[in-house]
Amino acid sequence: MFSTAFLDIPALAGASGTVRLPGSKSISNRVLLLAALASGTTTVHDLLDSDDTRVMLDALRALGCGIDAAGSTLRITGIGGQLKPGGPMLPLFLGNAGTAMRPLTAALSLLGGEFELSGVPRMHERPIGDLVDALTQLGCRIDYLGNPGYPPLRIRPVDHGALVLDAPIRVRGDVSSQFLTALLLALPLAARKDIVIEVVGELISKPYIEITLNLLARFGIAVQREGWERFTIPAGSRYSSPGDIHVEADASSASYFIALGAIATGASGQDSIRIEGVGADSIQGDIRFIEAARQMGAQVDSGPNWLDVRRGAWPLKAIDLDANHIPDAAMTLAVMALYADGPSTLRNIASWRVKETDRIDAMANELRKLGATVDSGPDFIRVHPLERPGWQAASIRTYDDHRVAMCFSLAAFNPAGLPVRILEPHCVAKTFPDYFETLFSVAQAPEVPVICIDGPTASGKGTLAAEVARLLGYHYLDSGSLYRVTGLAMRRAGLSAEPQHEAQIAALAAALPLHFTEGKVLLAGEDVSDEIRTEAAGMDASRVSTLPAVRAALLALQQRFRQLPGLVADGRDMGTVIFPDAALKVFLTASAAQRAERRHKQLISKGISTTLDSLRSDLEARDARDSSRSVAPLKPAQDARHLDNSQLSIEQSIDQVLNWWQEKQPFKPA
Ligand SMILES: Nc1ncnc2c1ncn2[C@@H]1O[C@H](COP(=O)(O)OP(=O)(O)OP(=O)(O)O)[C@@H](O)[C@H]1O
Ligand SMILES: Nc1ccn([C@H]2C[C@H](O)[C@@H](COP(=O)(O)O)O2)c(=O)n1
Repeated sequence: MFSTAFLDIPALAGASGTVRLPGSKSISNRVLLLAALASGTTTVHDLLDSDDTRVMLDALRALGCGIDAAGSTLRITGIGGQLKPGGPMLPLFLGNAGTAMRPLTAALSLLGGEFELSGVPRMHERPIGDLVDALTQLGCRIDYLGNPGYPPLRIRPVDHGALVLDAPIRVRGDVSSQFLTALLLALPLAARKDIVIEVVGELISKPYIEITLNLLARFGIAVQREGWERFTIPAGSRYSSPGDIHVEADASSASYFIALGAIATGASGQDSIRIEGVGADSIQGDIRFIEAARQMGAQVDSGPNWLDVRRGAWPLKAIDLDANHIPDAAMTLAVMALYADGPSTLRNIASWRVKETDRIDAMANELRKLGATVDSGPDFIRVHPLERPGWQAASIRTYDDHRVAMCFSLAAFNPAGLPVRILEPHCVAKTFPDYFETLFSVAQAPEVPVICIDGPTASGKGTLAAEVARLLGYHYLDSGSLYRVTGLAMRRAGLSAEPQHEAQIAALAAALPLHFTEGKVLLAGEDVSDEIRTEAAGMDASRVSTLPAVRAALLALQQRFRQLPGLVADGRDMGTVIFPDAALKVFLTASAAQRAERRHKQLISKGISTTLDSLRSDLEARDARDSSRSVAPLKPAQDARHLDNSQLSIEQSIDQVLNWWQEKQPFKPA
């Protein structure tokens, strides 16, 4: 996951390949609650691991469920519909997870304990009054701890004998279908008689109710439905675990990759995006996004648990759609509309206003930043397409809303070749923590940005480059480590850095069984991180690096580090030879005295004793060799910015490089 303050997505030109998507959030949290209320153990396969499922799991653990995770499988032992009596008041924090807050409010109101349910500030702005009213009609005891109608809530123990089960329970269906889902999931706890729920107002997001009914049936509860207005939970209903249950991949998450297939062509101009884990026969309502994507021109094939999407009509065809049945996935259509042949209108989407953020306003604001003309009203949004000259490079605010972050990544396919900056990209953790990594695994960029930091030994290149890479979410190449490992391999093979061994050392370099993992360097699985960091290893590296065949053998390996979303590379010839087209080249220096002192401190802190004088003469000898060799000598690239950090702290050097980088970016302020 990208935990950076922002993520710059370079202009993307194509996409093709296969993605496997994480489990559905809606199915995951429903299954978890049902398994928790059932008796016995349920093994849940392919559960979504995200912020929203984590808060649900924490709550269920606090209620006394046994939870045992192994890879993508989770075993949950339920409480059999009963809490241990006499427990203390339980405070439960539910983040911004509506799929946890609403169903847990209903279930806990009927379970009998005392609870306080709270969430992030936005959760305290998301309405829950209609659900609380329905539960209160029944006899549940729920108080508002802040604003009436909104979390946080205090739930007090209920007297089951006093529950009013004779009259139908009335609940509004036109604000959020989660209120009805919450009642359907929880009311079997009280079903000593038939319980009838009547929906007031036109029920929105019906497909989500279908998921609820489908999963209740898997857990042994056969709800009777009359239209979308009346639901009966039969007397004597009891949750019974199905044993094993599989969670489909998230159909809402699939929307971004369906859109990707519709917008982008592969390198050969005809490849497709294959999505694994969900097919057109999914039980999730958002799978009907496929119909909308087809209407816009996408070619979608499907089989059991897979979809295959490729570009059909281009530009996409504008649509006018009642998107009430796919409220979450429809946000993706709003960005696809930028690539259409006329204005597209999404109607009947008032529920967008009470989601993670006011999504109608959020989408309109951010689409306008890209240059689009957008009209919006209480329950609709109309997006006009953008012509090539109209596109602007924008910093997209994400409003702590995962879907805003994910759907705006599609703007990186703009014909103007502009990058897109996504602020706070970590908000995707709500449902799809590795969204951007998954996108980058199939996307192709004409130009992956590179920042090169070259300079003499101990100037601080590695420290600076690694930190700049971390702050930008870029990959990091420590090219010196490749020469150091080659030097080590040479020693172990009994060779020396002489011309007569050049071909053999180059052959070793070309086939290094090298892996970089968690800051460690592994050679054929052996951790050689410390061994290659000694001064002697540095000297060996400097010697092998003078051999042209060795440098040639390492060229392609270094260039393979250039991957989306970008790369920071440090060494001696990053800017001159390996990445001559890098967008920013820095030549980092410091006085020999300063460098010797820094290296001295560094070695002393590792418990290696040495003298300043010997370090300084070694360092000067290494600089002389690195600068005077015939191939790719250490020298600044012609277009490099020079940074002498003798008098700068590490933080000041980082700030300087980041400032230079920002100066090159086209983004308008957020
Ligand atoms: N601006 C700075 N001010 C003070 N100390 C620094 C600065 N930059 C780096 N250092 C320290 O100097 C030491 C050497 O830095 P680093 O290992 O990053 O250098 P390098 O140029 O990558 O060296 P090499 O080429 O040998 O790999 C480290 O202990 C680091 O913390
Ligand atoms: N791009 C590079 C990187 C390194 N080398 C050589 C020369 C250095 O003395 C040696 C060790 O590098 P360090 O880990 O100290 O950065 O490797 C090179 O020639 N080209």
